[in-house]
Amino acid sequence: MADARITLHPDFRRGTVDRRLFGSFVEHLGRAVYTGIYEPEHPQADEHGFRRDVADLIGELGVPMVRYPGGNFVSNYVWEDAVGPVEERKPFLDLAWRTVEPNLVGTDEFLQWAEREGIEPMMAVNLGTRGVAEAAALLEYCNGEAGTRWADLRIANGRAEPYGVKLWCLGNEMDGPWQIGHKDAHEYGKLAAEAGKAMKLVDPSIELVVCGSSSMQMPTFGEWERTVLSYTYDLVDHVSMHAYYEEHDGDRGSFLASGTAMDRFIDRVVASADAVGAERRSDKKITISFDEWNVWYLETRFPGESNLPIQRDAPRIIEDVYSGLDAVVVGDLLVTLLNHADRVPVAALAQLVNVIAPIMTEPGGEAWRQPTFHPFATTSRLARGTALDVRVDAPTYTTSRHGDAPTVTAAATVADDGSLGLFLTNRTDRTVEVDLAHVGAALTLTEGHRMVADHEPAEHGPEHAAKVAQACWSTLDVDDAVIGSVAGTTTLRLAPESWTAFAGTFARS
Ligand SMILES: O=[N+]([O-])c1ccc(O[C@@H]2O[C@@H](CO)[C@H](O)[C@H]2O)cc1
Repeated sequence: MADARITLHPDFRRGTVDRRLFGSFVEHLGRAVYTGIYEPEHPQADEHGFRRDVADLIGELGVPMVRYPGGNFVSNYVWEDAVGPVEERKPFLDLAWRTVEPNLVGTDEFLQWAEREGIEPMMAVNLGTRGVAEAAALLEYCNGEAGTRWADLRIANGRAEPYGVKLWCLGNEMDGPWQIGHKDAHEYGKLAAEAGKAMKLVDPSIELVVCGSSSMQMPTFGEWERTVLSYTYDLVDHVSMHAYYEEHDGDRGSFLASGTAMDRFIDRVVASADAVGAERRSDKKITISFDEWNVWYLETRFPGESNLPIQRDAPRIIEDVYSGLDAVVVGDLLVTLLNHADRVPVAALAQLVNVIAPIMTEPGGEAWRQPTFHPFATTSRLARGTALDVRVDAPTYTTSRHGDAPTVTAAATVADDGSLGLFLTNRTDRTVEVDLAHVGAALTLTEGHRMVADHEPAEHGPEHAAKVAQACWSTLDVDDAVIGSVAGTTTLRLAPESWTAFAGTFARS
């Protein structure tokens, strides 16, 4: 008897996998921008001052979309201070991270970098210290045609063509007491509705994201979504979700079940949004922009924003170093996101470079991959087409933080040409056997990759990251991972505390 049974069929489909599900996030925070993506003095800097080595790693990571410029940073950002001649720009004290922002990179630099790298930008407007006029002005600056004040300013600053930015966040985490200009749900709902209305008058083709809760633990969770959507339902396309997970006191079982917590969080936000729609008798479905998610040792390693001293010159803030275990959890969180592809078209791994990031750099030095890089890059590469409605029949185990959770999770995608991506997590500390039921001759596995958890403390630096990759990340011999195929059922072996991805083909019969 196998330990778990997974039923998948190419005709049982959950929804199209939007490429924007593999988005990420660059905030003016710590070294994400300065000495992260941008470092004019670096030997690998291009003519615009952006690091080529970092951009190449971003390409390898498979990130099609990047959210910018925050995060908490956006809630006191004055975007006008960071456009026009660089030598005339004034430094600004960002209160979110208590850091002097030099304004060397602003809207034009970011959008032009994204365009050169083939990355879709997702922009956020400041609804903390600013309002409707500034949001509409920024959109006009980005997307307007010649002949109006803000579009003409963009043209005067050297950019004739509109950028055509499609995705816009109406502020950031406005439910969080830490947010500069924090608001209650009614204040924010009304402001978001007015800002969104003005923005859609500037450019009706944009998609709007309204702020949901900063986490499922927020005391206002649920009520916040209901109230905010009651003001904005007909106007916005997506509601945001943010979630960070970490290991507490060596409780690996709970940490490995983070994907189950994320799964329930998504179900609850979908239920809240659909309840507002049902009351309005609306046929419209609000979808989710899961625009901040990751492993972040927020409670156990981060001192809190208000305890940060005022700093300048791109300080090292929240540069979490990840382990193989963290990478298994990131892989499993991606399994959850894929299983909600029907309602989650947009997501952003928070963040991209140096700050809780899959890519790290040293100023003037190397850029390297953290362990979390590998499951993300592999999922972005292999998860194409349609997410299947995968049925997993696995025993559950009891966790102290998330109650009962399945021991094995799985997601699968099939593209039009029949190519398959299959992603599985074994959350137990022993090898398990998994039956893929009824797949018959239609399923062929050709490529496999595996991340296993480790027990060593993580250390900063490229040498340690390479050591973890060597020990934890491997390309599989598919014949070793497949125990056999009998009567249409293929049986797989999954290593303890592991995340595994397969590529192959899955023909329609
Ligand atoms: O739960 N919290 O205490 C908490 C605190 C800060 C917080 O900030 C979010 O995470 C930051 C880093 O990605 C982004 O700038 C912000 O949007 C998200 C959650």
